[in-house]
Amino acid sequence: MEQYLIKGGNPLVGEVEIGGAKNSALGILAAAIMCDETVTIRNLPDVNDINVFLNAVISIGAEVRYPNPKDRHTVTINGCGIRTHEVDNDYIRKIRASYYLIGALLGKYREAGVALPGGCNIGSRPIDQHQKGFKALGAKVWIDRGMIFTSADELNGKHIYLDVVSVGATINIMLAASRAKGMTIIENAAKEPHVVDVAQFLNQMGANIKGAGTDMIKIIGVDRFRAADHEIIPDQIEAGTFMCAAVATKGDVTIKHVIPKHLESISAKLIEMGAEIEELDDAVRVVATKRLSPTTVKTMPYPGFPTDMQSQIAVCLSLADGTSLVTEKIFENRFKYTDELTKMGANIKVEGNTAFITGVDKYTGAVVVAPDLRAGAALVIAGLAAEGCTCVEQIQYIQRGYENFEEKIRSLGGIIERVDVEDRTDRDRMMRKMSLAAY
Ligand SMILES: CC(=O)N[C@H]1[C@@H](OP(=O)(O)OP(=O)(O)OC[C@H]2O[C@@H](n3ccc(=O)[nH]c3=O)[C@H](O)[C@@H]2O)O[C@H](CO)[C@@H](O)[C@@H]1O
Ligand SMILES: C=C(OP(=O)(O)O)C(=O)O
Repeated sequence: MEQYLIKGGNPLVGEVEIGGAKNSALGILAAAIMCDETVTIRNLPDVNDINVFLNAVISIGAEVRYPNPKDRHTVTINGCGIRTHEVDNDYIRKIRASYYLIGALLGKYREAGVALPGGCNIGSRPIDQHQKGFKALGAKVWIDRGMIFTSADELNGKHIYLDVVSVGATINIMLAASRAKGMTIIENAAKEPHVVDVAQFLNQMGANIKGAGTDMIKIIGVDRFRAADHEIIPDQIEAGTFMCAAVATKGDVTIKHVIPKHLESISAKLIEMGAEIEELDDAVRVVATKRLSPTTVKTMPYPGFPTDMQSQIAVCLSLADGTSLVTEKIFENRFKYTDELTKMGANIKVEGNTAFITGVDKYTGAVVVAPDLRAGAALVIAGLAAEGCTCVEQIQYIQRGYENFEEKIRSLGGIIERVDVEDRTDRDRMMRKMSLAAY
């Protein structure tokens, strides 16, 4: 199993380029297979979840091509060869966004069978709102052998009120409803930038969707989609992760190719903590020079503070001068990383959905285990800020969603290596070697 070895203490300095948004891309790839003409998707992140998803759509007969084989960020997709509406394999079961294939196949073929979704183990993650939406459109939905099946003689637009604000349910209903008869209204819809990005892509293919980005989305179904060419928006969470890495290491990083508006809730908190943030056209510069101030953070649906940034900001707050409160409002089990951070010297007590974080002067390097994607990235940030060497294990979680993570960190002056150690003795030897090496 691969691991990251990190020698902390270097402030991150320089410029880093952010890739396309993973969570946007997954919805867009699902939408793309609904088209029987060739669509082009640009700024696709080359990360494991995307590659698993692409393999899944290839396995059912969609054509996926890289026009320039050396460029993994542009693909063309054509869904006309799809020959089965059932998707299952060991990999697709592990990712969350497999659920978008249900809405896409149901909308296009009026039937789908997809392995129940996996994803980060951060809470119970039901999909009842997706099911409610499909049923409202007139589909039957049932679970069998670890798969979710759905079928409909016809799909008819409906007024659907979501009981919880769900990104996945909003996009999934949008996918199916875009090919239903008549108008669907989704109320209490998620407003995340990726919901808007998927809607824009669907509209480019000929869908009729209005209101994405507000809590009421109106969709008038159409019969077919046409070719389109779309560039995926920059990844808000990758950008936020580098913002936190700059702050935790007292660095100076210009994070390029971002939409600063999407980062406002993150910037606002970092400014409260004493960081300086300069907003440029498509970049933000983050500078931290002094000891951070404590604050409170509560995760909320967009435009609130994203749950996917909770662990990264907690890593910064653990270095603040005082006590901070971080309340997780979306997923009940997203504090697993706090035990790992405690091994590095953090002082965090979790009660219910709130973490009480008393800032410490510094982290010290330790061997820690990534419990999920974002928490894994957060532990890497802690390692970069720590005194001494840190080993982050289970980095396959991080590779699900960050492209060239270690290369980007190294380009900013961070010391990080991806290694494949055989056992504990081997790991300890490499950590000793890294701590003695001059960089
Ligand atoms: C692949 C992807 O895009 N993943 C993102 C997506 O996950 P995901 O789509 O799973 O998250 P949702 O927005 O659906 O979940 C929000 C809340 O609604 C609840 N819920 C959701 C659906 C449902 O049918 N019933 C229900 O009760 C969830 O348990 C959670 O408490 O949005 C989350 C919230 O921004 C992010 O953390 C994930 O990174
Ligand atoms: C939780 C995440 O992903 P997923 O929903 O795919 O598990 C994430 O991207 O932070």
